Amino acid sequence: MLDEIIAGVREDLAERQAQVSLDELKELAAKAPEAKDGVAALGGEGVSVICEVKRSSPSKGALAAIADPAALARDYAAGGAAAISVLTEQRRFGGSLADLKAVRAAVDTPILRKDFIVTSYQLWEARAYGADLALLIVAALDQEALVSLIERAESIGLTPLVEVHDEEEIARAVDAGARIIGVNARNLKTLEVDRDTFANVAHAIPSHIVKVAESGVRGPHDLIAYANEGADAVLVGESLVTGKDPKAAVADLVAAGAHPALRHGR
Ligand SMILES: O=C(O)c1ccccc1NCC(=O)[C@H](O)[C@H](O)COP(=O)(O)O
Repeated sequence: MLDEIIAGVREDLAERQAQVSLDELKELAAKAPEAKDGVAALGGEGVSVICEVKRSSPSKGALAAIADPAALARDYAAGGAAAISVLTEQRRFGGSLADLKAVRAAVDTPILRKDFIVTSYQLWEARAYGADLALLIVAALDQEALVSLIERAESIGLTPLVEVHDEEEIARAVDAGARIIGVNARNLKTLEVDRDTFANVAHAIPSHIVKVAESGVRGPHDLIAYANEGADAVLVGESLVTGKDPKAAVADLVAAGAHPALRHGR
């Protein structure tokens, strides 16, 4: 599945590259609001909540129409989101750079560009459209590309969130210099979600690295379970976009993540 997604991403990317030069993107990036520090946003006290703008997915199909991503982002921010993840992949997730632009214009909250990034051009796009963080998926990149994209992201002010699924990928992320590692409970080959993934592999992430638990968070009980395994942040999509009241749902998660009784710490 990952290979198929990336093949589509590369085709769409080639079209955008034919329309907008790298120099033009760099000019736009220079005018974007200064990037916020992703480590500071996600690695503070308590468990931070990253809320995702997600219309559809390969595993579930259509989730929510989200006619107004800016309004959803404002709800997330009002609920206390530490960051907002904007899926910009179009074919399978129904996202776009226009969504990123709209969310940037609507909130001051740090924004993660969530996509299948395979070239530095996409990092410049992320910055040009106002993202503060960018997702890099270890399974999608060879080690040379991973190192180079982490370095490029950092050099242009983006904080990379480096996504892994097993201990081998954690070792690669650490070697490559990741400061934030996201453990995705979703296996990107089978699309199955196993909420034990974080607990099984998080011990391999050094304590100085911010740990994010991604996927499968249905409510505060899942956040608390991830926190008790050492998560500094959780990334939540489906349960927020399919729920009736995203602002209240985020506030419930944030309150759970701030609870002093939570066993949590890096
Ligand atoms: O969501 C999918 O089906 C999916 C398939 C293939 C690659 C990535 C995919 N999702 C991206 C994500 O990792 C999630 O959107 C994110 O972690 C939020 O997960 P959830 O709360 O379970 O929607």
